[in-house]
Amino acid sequence: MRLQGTMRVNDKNHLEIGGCDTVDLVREFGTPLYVIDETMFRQNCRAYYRAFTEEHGVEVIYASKTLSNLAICTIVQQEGLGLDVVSGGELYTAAKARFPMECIYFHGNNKSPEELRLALEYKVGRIMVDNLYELELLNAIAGELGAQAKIMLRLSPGVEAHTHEYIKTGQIDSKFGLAIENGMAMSGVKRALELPNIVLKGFHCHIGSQIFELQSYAHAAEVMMTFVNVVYRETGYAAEELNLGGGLGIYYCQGDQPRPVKEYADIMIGAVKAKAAEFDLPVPKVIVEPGRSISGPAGSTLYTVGAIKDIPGIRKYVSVDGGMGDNPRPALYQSKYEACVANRMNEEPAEKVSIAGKCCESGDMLIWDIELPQLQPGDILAVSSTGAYNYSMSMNYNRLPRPAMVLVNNGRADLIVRREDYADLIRNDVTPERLCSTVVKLASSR
Ligand SMILES: Cc1ncc(COP(=O)(O)O)c(C=O)c1O
Ligand SMILES: N[C@@H](CCCC[NH3+])C(=O)O
Repeated sequence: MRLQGTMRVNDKNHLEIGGCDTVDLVREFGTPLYVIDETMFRQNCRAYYRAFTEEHGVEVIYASKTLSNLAICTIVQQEGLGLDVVSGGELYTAAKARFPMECIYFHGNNKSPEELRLALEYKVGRIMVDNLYELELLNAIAGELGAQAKIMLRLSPGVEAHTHEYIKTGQIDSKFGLAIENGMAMSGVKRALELPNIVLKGFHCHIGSQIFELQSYAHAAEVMMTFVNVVYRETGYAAEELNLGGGLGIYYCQGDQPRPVKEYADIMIGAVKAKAAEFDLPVPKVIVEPGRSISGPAGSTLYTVGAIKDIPGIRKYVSVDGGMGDNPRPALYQSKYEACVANRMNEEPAEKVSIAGKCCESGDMLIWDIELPQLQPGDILAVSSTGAYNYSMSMNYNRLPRPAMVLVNNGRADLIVRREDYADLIRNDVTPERLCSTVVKLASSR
């Protein structure tokens, strides 16, 4: 496993993250355990702030769908970034973390009337309108509340990103956004300009996630600026703002070659400026929405090894005490991960094994065919690059409680999400009174 951020091997041959011995973390907090390297998370925020905000005046908003909780929202705010939320729940979390509402961008392809009302009541910075239905709905709700909704229209630029089918979003055949290609985007602009309670601030696009090909961003920027120009010539409306989404790829395993944030910024902003000059338009205020490239590499998950099943000549399955419940990405996207034996970092790989989760599901496999030192029950397995889309996509399938999360820094570990227990699992279960009375009758008749 490649050591990232503050990871190192200490003199006990244990993996250390943020100055904390992972064996001690397991002793104190149990497994599975999400470990967030605060230094790396902050460094990733700063790399964006430096390359985009300081160099180019771009606003950086962190995509909280990748990893959101009160502590993370607080750190993001301290680092000077805004926030992209995609549901009432993410918005509520940000509000409870006292995130400044004017720095929040509210996304979603099917926001409910209640979510739109909440966004207007909270006075979020921008509502990212995804479709014509939402545009009308928002206008009506804003009218009821006597508010003006500041919006950006999400467009589908028709740019194909080279990534997994389920995580690309910018192509015409997508549930997200108004397509430029078929005229829906232009209809949306004209309607937005007519509606009395809507203030159109600009346009948004997001071409996909886990992208290494920076040219795709330049291409998207060019398509969007061309649209800005067409709109200006046709309606006289000059977009003030252009949000070009997120999606920068990170290192998960050998072969992944993340591009520097600075290069990404320079290529993207270069393309926006070149097009603005070509069309003789003012350069709009640019916004970017990185998620994975901030939170992803800053997270690791610790598991305890349990049952080991060797099928001679076929495969050796090593089961851990988590799996698709805390990391559904391998099951959903065939995502690849690296791992190491955190309590025996000095040992060389000795055998090829496959790491299985504990769900009642054959597809619950975390890693296929990985070379590791010989594993024994009780060993601690660390999986890297799990900071994004792991905790945020976790689930209670098989009624497995979700893991705890600790923030580590400088030898200190703070619990930032407590481990769910069995009582949490039945917290929302309601026994109908009818059944209750039957149960009582049955009990008393025994
Ligand atoms: C609209 C939007 N913005 C930003 C992001 C963040 O993307 P990533 O985590 O790949 O940076 C996503 C997720 O793909 C998204 O859908
Ligand atoms: N959840 C996806 C990314 C989805 C992007 C959301 N727009 C992943 O884990 O890679």
